[in-house]
Amino acid sequence: MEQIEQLRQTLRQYEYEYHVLDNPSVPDAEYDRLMNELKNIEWQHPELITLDSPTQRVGAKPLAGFAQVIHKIPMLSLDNAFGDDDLDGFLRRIESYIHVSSSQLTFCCEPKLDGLAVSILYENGLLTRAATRGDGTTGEDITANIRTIRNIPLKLNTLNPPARLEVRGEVFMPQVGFNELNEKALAKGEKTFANPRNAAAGSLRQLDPKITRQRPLIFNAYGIGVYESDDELPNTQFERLQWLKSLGIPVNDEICLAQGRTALLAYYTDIQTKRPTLGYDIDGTVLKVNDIALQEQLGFISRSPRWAIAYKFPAQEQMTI
Ligand SMILES: NC(=O)n1nc(-c2ccco2)nc1N
Repeated sequence: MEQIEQLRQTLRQYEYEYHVLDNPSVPDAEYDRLMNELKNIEWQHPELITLDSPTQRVGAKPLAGFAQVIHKIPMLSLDNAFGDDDLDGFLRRIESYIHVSSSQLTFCCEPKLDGLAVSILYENGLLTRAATRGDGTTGEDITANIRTIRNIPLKLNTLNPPARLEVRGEVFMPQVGFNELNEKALAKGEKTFANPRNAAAGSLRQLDPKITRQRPLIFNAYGIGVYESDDELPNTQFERLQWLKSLGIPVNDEICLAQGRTALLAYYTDIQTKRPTLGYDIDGTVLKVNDIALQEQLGFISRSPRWAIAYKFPAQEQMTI
């Protein structure tokens, strides 16, 4: 591999260790030194610049507006449960639809991240397009802004990437970063955001990627949309998320499997207990039938999947800032 690609690969590894594993193997100064070395080489040889080079995270100039993106597979919203009886209704509907006792059903349980749902498309392993959920069918092209989010890889960490992989997940802003952003805005007499979700949405809808780049945004994947490859995807939600992780895509650490009603309720309670210590906003849990074949059998009710429910926490009394 020629020197410049070696340099890029090293920088990608360092970015992954720092922003995805939160466990850098070299000091920041070493990362900065190599990044400047790469910038110098590309400055002298612009013809060598590639879309996936670590130097290409920040778009050149502000956009005039956002192009539209049509989601080939709709990004649907989830049906909500607000109490155990809603959960029981969800479980009974599944049982009657596929004639399986819920005590035998395994669910992939995930925290419900309170940010903005996005779709990120990788073609032959390179990040080529990203979009907001929008109304589920039509979203806004926010590729330039998504590329600035440090824990999103510009290139998948695999030697034989799928021809097409659409990763779906949530972009959110941690509470510490949110508070710092608002303090800075106050000090500059600029508008502040009401909550981290609005701050994340506002940061992604910036026309200037240089502004988005300065915002403390994090991405966590929770699903797959379009997929084109000679290889099959894993057969369960949980294994698909592990596979995404193996490609260098960040997945939330609180995701686990639970079988039957009691284990689901235990997960819900466990996450509710952990909630104040997570460092980012969640508004409940998302409980998904783990087996993909069963998901496909269950399908969707108009706009929401029959195979998943968002079990929300009671609305928190508004925090007085
Ligand atoms: N917001 C959030 O964390 N979500 N949202 C889903 C989802 C939405 C539709 C299918 O799955 N899953 C998770 N973890």
